[in-house]
Amino acid sequence: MTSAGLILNDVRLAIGGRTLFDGLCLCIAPGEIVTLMGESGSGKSSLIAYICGSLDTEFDVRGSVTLDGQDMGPLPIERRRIGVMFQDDVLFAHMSVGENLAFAVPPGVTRSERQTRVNDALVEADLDGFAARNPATLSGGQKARVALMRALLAEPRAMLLDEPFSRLDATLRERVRNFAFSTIKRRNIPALLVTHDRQDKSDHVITL
Ligand SMILES: Nc1ncnc2c1ncn2[C@@H]1O[C@H](COP(=O)(O)OP(=O)(O)OP(=O)(O)O)[C@@H](O)[C@H]1O
Repeated sequence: MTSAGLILNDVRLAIGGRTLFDGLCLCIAPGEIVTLMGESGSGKSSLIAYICGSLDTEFDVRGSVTLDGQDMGPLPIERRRIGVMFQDDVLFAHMSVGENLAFAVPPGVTRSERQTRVNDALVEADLDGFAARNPATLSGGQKARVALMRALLAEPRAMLLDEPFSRLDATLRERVRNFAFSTIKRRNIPALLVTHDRQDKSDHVITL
């Protein structure tokens, strides 16, 4: 069995003496998108926080997360290189779209290379010419695409998406979802998408 991708092994999360879920095992291969569904309060957002390393210390946790064979347990959030996109992902209001994107490029990249990556991201998101725009002037779908590109410019090894499209209307949601799925697949990284929307179906659906 290959260890590439994102693997959850026998994960249990409990809070305040209440077990949210137990024995969760999941393998997400590179380029695979798995949808996570479940009732409100079942622990979906907590699982996302657990995977990326930001879970409240109040939680009682068992199990492990590995990414490309590396145990994430000992790593702090900034060293896991897991990208996250939330429902209310806000772009920095005091920065232009281009500056928002440039901010995400890892340090150590030359100025011109940074600019090239930002320009490429804008083209990929069909936002060529939007670099100087203030985020407040963008539509919901445009903001969501910038937020996704910003997460991807940080070169994550996996992506976690926590209901990122739920505020968009149905038509736009489908377009942005298709864009997000194809963009993630092009990068060949594993992704976990939390959603309440049955239309968000991807390669696999699991329910908590
Ligand atoms: N920091 C915390 N301290 C105490 N309880 C918490 C904390 N974070 C989450 N919980 C509880 O854990 C349970 C799971 O919450 P979580 O947000 O993971 O659910 P969810 O499945 O994402 O729900 P929703 O679909 O409504 O977003 C809830 O009962 C919530 O109240």
